[in-house]
Amino acid sequence: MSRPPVDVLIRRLDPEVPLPAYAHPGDAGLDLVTTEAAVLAPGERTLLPTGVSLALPDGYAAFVHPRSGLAARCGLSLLNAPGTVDAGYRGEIKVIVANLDPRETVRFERFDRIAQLVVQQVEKVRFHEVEELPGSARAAGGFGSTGGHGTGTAARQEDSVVVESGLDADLRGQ
Ligand SMILES: O=c1ccn([C@H]2C[C@H](O)[C@@H](COP(=O)(O)OP(=O)(O)OP(=O)(O)O)O2)c(=O)[nH]1
Repeated sequence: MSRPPVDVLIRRLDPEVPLPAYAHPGDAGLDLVTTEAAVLAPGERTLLPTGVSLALPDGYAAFVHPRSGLAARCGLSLLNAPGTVDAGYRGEIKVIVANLDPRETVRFERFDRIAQLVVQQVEKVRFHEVEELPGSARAAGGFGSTGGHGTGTAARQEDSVVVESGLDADLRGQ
């Protein structure tokens, strides 16, 4: 059973801007548009206004995520992805876009969809300082400790079972 939506106060800073909306019922992100047209040369970045500000309930935050279509088609990235909109922030939501395509210019018209906003509950923590942390299987391993970007078979060889060479290649997608 789905939970009821969270009520959020929103203010239009541009009278014509469409309110952020879910494109489909099951979507996590609400589409954000730019209220300004923009032209981004390869390697260029800029801060685009969305024409809306929010008052999120305490205990929530909104995260400005990239849109995969713009990333795949145009090389568009959000430099600080995901951007964090704090519950107490009452200013205009803005989006830091960057054109990472090495050759093509990216153009936006007013009200083009540039990003998506995901609203989530966030926990507050209370730290308890200790001299030693409890052990774990990963311990301090990180930053590639399980191998490169392959399946990790080389790093975990001692754990693996012997398979026929053809099957092994299949498992590796070769
Ligand atoms: O993509 C983003 C990221 C942030 N913000 C707004 C909402 C957020 O609450 C505020 C501050 O963001 P953040 O904490 O990331 O910025 P900062 O560089 O740490 O600045 P500050 O010192 O104001 O916290 O800016 C946006 O509109 N878009």
